[in-house]
Amino acid sequence: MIERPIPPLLDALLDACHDAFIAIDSQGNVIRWNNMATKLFGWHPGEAMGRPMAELIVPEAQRDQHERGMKRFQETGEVRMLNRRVTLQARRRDGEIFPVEMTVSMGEDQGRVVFFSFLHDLSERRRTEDQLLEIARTDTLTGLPNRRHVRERLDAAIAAAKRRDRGLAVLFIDLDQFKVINDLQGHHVGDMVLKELAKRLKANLRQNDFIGRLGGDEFLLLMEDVEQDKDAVIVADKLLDLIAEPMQLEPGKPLVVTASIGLSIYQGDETTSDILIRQADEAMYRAKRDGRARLAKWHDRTTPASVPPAAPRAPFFDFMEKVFAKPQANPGFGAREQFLQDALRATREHFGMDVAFISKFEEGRRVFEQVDPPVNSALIQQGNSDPLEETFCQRVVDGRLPECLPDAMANSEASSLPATREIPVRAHLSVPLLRKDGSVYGTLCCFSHAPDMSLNERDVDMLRVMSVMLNERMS
Ligand SMILES: Nc1nc2c(ncn2[C@@H]2O[C@H](COP(=O)(O)OP(=O)(O)OP(=O)(O)O)[C@@H](O)[C@H]2O)c(=O)[nH]1
Repeated sequence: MIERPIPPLLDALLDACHDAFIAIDSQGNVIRWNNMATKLFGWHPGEAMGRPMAELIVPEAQRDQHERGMKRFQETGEVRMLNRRVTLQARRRDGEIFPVEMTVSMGEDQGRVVFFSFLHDLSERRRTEDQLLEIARTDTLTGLPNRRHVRERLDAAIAAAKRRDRGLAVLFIDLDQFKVINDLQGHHVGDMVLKELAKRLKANLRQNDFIGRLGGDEFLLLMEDVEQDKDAVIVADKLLDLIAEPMQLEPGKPLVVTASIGLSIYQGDETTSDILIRQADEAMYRAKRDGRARLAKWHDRTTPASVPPAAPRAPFFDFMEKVFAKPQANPGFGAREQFLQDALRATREHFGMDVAFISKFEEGRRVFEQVDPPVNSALIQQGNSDPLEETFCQRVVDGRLPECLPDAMANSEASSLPATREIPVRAHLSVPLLRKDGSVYGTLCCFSHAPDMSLNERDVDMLRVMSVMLNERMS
């Protein structure tokens, strides 16, 4: 059949075939090469005929194996791949390696053995499979790897940690009071928060980190080659700050979101991905119980002394919810006053301050719109008689005083103000209140008579969010 001219019908049939057809003799040299073989591999029949097939289509990495198979046949007559569909890599003329499905059959021609094979290009199918797999492993909202992908990656990381005797850490990240964002600002804002968070986390990944979304407001960060717990703690602390940076999702509406993080560390042989995730999840819940916006380590459970004491401050969103989740009262004067009073009380309690107030700037003077506690006559008398220039509020707006001052008495600018000395003000937080056009019309402030060294910029961000929401509700 092979060395005689092929009858035109058979010739036509093979050339019409959608798969490549290659026949070789018992030495491995090509004795038939159809049109599809030319299309698939790039060699014309004139170039292919008589040459070893291995040179034309077998990738270099597989040539030894191919040669061994041919040799085995020549010595023993055994052919392992016969009449089976096998998937293997092939090589095009330009060097590209691609997957094919191949079936090999054996025949006889004039007393000599010939092998013939059909080869089907799997590249397109593989691409589609890869795309489907990618879709199945990706979270559609954030584009991050989803729970399934995280699990696969964690399994692989545990196997590698075992093999190489290296460390592995898992951070379980859960947003705080995310439901409140959905409830107060709408699901679309919640979605934007999740996307912005994913963007931040991705942008801050280190080479050996892997981040995925487990679902809802839960994310998991996997850190390979972590040698000491403290390395993971440093990363977690950075993440807490990164997440809490105000988000500008809609113009003029900064939003502060915090997260609780649980850390678990690969402990050796028996650890599985289920165990690591469960431990990190348990630690995360402890972080929630301890006041949210913090890290808890799973392995600290047995050493309670090393767990940091619970922060006295209530979680930010509890505080926001207290103020804004109530049904909106009628916009009558009394209702407005009551709302402001409630908002100031919640602010004062949240930051652990003695007084909270809204002051307005009118014709060079400061006028109190509202003060909590409501009867604070010293402050009201003192404040209302101050020329604006001499007030703490105006100096914050001018930038002469910072918005966060843990101890006003330790600051010469602040302590030189008569009001600061007379009232007497120590810890102080203050943010400007802005009209829609961006001009300042007053401030939202709170202070205590005792210093509070734990006040920081994050508190200012939260107060600023509070001021924006107050503006929205009141305008
Ligand atoms: N916008 C949005 N919300 C989601 C999505 N998936 C889950 N959620 C919501 O996320 C919220 C998750 O709330 P929880 O984790 O139970 O509780 P939390 O309000 O975050 O409170 P703590 O975790 O206790 O701090 C629920 O209200 C879900 O409806 C999503 O894809 N988009």
